[in-house]
Amino acid sequence: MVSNLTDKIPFVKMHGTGNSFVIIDSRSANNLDWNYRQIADQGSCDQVIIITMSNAANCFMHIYNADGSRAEMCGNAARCVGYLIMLEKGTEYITIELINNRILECFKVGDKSIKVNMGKPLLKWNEIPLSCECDPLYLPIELEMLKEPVAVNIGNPHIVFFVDNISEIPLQNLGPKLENHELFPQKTNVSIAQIEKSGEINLRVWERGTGITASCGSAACAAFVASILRKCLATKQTSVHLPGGHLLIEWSKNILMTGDIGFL
Ligand SMILES: N[C@@H](CCC[C@H](N)C(=O)O)C(=O)O
Repeated sequence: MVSNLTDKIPFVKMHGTGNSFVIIDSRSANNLDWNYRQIADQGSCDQVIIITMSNAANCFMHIYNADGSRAEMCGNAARCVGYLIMLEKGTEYITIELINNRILECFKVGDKSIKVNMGKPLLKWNEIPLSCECDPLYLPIELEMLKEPVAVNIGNPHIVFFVDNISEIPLQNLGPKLENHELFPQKTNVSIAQIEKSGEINLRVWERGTGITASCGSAACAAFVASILRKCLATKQTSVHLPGGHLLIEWSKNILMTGDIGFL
């Protein structure tokens, strides 16, 4: 699978709708002993992804943010890893195990289009997790023009603010404060969502451990779930538009996310 050797580390560089990854195949060595911050810096990517063997799925996916912190979920990387493993196996379906015990199912639905079954969202305050009991649908957070976000766990923690115009929000300044807000003992990913008359969502994301990103799959899922819970939308699916591309999000029991992947 790995096609290149640079700085003695075998890797491929891929993106899922602009969310960029260095992906290291460590299935033969099962090695997790890497300097993730340095790899992310040199590879200028959003996350470093390590693939190892799994007893419960076709592979195990380990996720590290650009600051070296570990994450429990990465929807866009799952689409990239799913593509690579399906290519290797010559199949159109594989499974990926995550550190939070989730098993993600990946389906090939087009030449470079991959659908992932992300599982069920967690909605209780202690599942997000929050540091004290409060209503995740209207969190008591207010910062400049942002207020009362929804908290959702998609395998990792997210908050979603609804605004009239996402381009007016100074995310670069507000993102770090919200990521590190005292209500989130494990920090949080931060999304700013604008719902169009068509029912589609425009989204900007500040990723925990990474910063502003062109796309975040779990954030797109969180934004759709939050839109339904707050009764801003009443559909089973919608398109989420991010700076790096478009994701189709469906939610009935589980959340399904579909979008393109590519090599960098
Ligand atoms: N880009 C990802 C999420 C990556 C992890 C996130 N920054 C976290 O710390 O939870 C996605 O596509 O879901």
